[in-house]
Amino acid sequence: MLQVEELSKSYGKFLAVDRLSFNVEEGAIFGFVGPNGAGKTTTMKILASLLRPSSGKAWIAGENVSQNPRRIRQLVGYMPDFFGVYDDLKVDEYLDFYSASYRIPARQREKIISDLLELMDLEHKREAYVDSLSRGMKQRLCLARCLVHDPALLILDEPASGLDPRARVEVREILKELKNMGKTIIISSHILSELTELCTHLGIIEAGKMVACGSVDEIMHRSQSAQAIEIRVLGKIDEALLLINNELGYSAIKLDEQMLELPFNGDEEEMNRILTHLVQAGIPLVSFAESQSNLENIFMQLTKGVVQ
Ligand SMILES: Nc1ncnc2c1ncn2[C@@H]1O[C@H](COP(=O)(O)OP(=O)(O)OP(=O)(O)O)[C@@H](O)[C@H]1O
Repeated sequence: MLQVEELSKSYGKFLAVDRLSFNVEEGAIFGFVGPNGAGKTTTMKILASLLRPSSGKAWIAGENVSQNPRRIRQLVGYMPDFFGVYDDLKVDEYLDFYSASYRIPARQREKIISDLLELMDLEHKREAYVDSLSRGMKQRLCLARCLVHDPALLILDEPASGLDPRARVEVREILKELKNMGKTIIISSHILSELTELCTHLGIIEAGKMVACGSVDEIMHRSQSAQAIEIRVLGKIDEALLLINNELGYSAIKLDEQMLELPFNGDEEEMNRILTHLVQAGIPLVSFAESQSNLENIFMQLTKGVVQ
């Protein structure tokens, strides 16, 4: 669906995007992750044909992004990181305005708007003024706006930023539904853990360069020491630590009086071996699981250039 080849963008002497190359397959949800200022927005604007690259090329569904912006705007639904809403428009008028700007005939617009409001769970707000909506609702309305012309590719710049946890989950569920409807999605965030559950693929960018790119599993396994097992016990924590480090040869650390963290890069059989040892040694276990925090560790490692 998308091919990016050696894409660069300079602002004056400053190189914001530095020879970026990656592909996104049809039907994928591609998470574009990087710290603030990494070049995500710049890249996304180029792909949405809103900014010209300094060099390099990109194709969406075979169309060159710089050469055919009209066609690209039909193919792409772009949601910017900051968007204004008109305070004197109602929700349905707002979507009608955007549908009209895509030259969708008036007789088709009503059905499109109803379908989108249903998808975004905003039917009850059809008559409300856009300005009166909550931030989560505005975000969903903006997502609806990107969909009026039924684009094949969605480019969403931090769609969950500034949302509370419930609203984030709602956005995530909508994106899953859009994937099931056959859309390809590129979504940016500076929080890796926000994307791993949703995305099929990840691209991690820092200072304009791609530092890691691939399926979520590939990225997770690429950074060896970033993975960990967290072990929670009711007691005998020092005994457990000695057993893991001296008998099994690991370098676990004690996080507190009940919790151990064990850097780990093994498979499930090896996890089972450690667990069995602990149980047989009579360690009163409460939980034994791969650590969620390792996602952030991977991100921190990758964006420090530790893993290339
Ligand atoms: N119009 C511009 N003129 C000059 N520099 C710019 C311009 N737009 C972006 N930059 C710079 O380019 C770099 C990349 O910015 P960009 O907005 O693409 O990053 P980002 O990864 O989207 O960051 P964030 O997560 O903060 O939105 C930053 O250092 C930014 O200051």
